[in-house]
Order: sequence, then structure tokens, then C-alpha cells
Amino acid sequence: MIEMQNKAQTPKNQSTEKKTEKVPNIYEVDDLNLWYGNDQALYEINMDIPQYQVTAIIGPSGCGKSTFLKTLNRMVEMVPIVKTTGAIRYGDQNIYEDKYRVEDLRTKVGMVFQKPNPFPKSVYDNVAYGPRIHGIKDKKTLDQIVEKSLKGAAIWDELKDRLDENAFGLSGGQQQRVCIARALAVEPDVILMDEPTSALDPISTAKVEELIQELKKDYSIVIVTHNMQQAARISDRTAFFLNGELVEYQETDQLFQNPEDKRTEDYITGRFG
Ligand SMILES: Nc1ncnc2c1ncn2[C@@H]1O[C@H](COP(=O)(O)OP(=O)(O)OP(=O)(O)O)[C@@H](O)[C@H]1O
Repeated sequence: MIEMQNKAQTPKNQSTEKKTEKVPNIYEVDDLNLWYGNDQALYEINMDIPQYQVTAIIGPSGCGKSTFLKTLNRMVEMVPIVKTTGAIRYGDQNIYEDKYRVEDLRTKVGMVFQKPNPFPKSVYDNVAYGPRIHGIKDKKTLDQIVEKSLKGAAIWDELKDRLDENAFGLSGGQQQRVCIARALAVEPDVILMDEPTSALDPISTAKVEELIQELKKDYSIVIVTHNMQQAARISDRTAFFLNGELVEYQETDQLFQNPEDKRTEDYITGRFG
């Protein structure tokens, strides 16, 4: 557990008191190891991820950032040669236990990828996709979900008159916010983001960063980023990975201003990576 200003004890959408309390964790990662075939990509990762905060994962290319992110929704298992040991607790359950239903996890954990990946469908159908899969057919309910999700992704005003247009016709920044709306539409608890702004221009990047700050009131966010300035701007806690190890995990200000590990210092001062 982490001592810091609490934003998490209150239910969603309620104002939060500023007081120092323990922040509950959304995930607790215990001794996680991961191999692709014989190659180990993650080593003994222990990490508590706090609820209703932004947790950034930084580190040089190939250090295991995306792999780690994809362990949090078990998407990493889509690679058949993957093997893991250890545990990731979500709530009171280990999501790597045989009996855990991965479908349950998928409704609670949304994911946004590096390149905007809308479906070749209308804006409306992109956002309504998840709810429809979950059996919602009523048009009025779907209309409400689409509006709420696009508002949540700060793109309703831009798109409310273009809901029938193909999402492929939108700008990259708009596409990415539609993808965020698509993730929000199934009302997840967590949003995993894998370099969500690396394909965007600076203005769209600023919009998505602003949006992330809004979203953390209602969602727990874990974001992989190559961009250290971005991690410093938007995250509450930052984890520095190197060669598959979690070298340092701190409150973001502390990690960037006063890192404990020499390797972290070398990385954030640009000595490698
Ligand atoms: N599908 C896969 N099959 C085999 N090895 C993989 C696979 N995906 C990743 N790896 C290996 O696992 C290690 C970690 O890769 P990962 O993509 O998680 O790193 P990363 O830090 O996200 O890198 P980048 O910043 O370049 O995206 C690398 O050595 C990579 O080659």
C-alpha cells in the first residue's frame, strides 16, 4: 500500500477529500516471471498498482514494458509460447489461477493501443460494439452509452453530428479518442494504454494527456510511454523497467527528481536508452 493523497476511497463520480490515507490497489503483482519460449522477458516483478491513479511504465526499447502491460489483462497469452509464474491479484483474485475466467477480466480492463485501431465502421458502431457484444440491443440505451462514452473521451462535441461517418475518415487524434470511447463504453475499471500518443501530433497528444487526467477520476490507468516528459506530466507513479526487471517504482516526482537507483538516474538523464 502507498501513502499519498487519496483519490480512491470514494465511489466513482463523487468529490474526493484531500487527506493522506492509504490508497487501495487495483492490482497487486507478486513475483511475476514471464518467458517467450526459453527467453525470459520479465523477472520477479513485484508491484502494487493504485486505484484511480495514473501509473506510468518507462524504460528503453525491449525492456518488457508492453509485455508487462499485457500481463494485466492476460492478453500476453495470445502468444502461444508464453509461460508465466507468480501472481497478479485483481480484487481478491489471482487472475492467473486456472479457475479465473478471462472473459470477466476483459469487461473490467479496457485497452488502448499505440496506433489508433478503429474498426472500419461508423463512429457510432465503433463505440456501440462492446455493449452490443454484451447483449445490449435497445437503441435508446445504446444512444445513451455512445453519447456518454464520447463525452468521457472528450470528443462528443467534435463528433456528435458525424456519428454515421466511417471512423477511418477521422484524424489520428480523433480516431484515438474514439478508441478510448470504445474502451469506456463497456464501463471498465482499468484502462491500459500502450504508447497511446506516439502516433499523434502535439496538439492531439495534449488533448489525450488532458483526457487522461480527467479519466483518472473514474478509472485506474496504466500507461506505457517512451516519452519521459509525458510520464512526468501525467502520472502519479512511475515504474522504470530495464532488461525485464523493475528497477525502481516511485511516486513520479520522486523518481524524476531524486531517483534511488543509479540505473534510473542514468536513464532519465539520457545516458542510455
Ligand atoms: N511475441 C513475442 N514473441 C517472442 N518474444 C517477444 C514477443 N514479444 C516481445 N518479445 C520479446 O520480449 C522482450 C520485451 O519486449 P516488449 O515488447 O515487451 O518490450 P518494450 O519495452 O515494450 O519495447 P518497445 O518499447 O520497443 O515497444 C523483447 O526481448 C522482445 O523481443
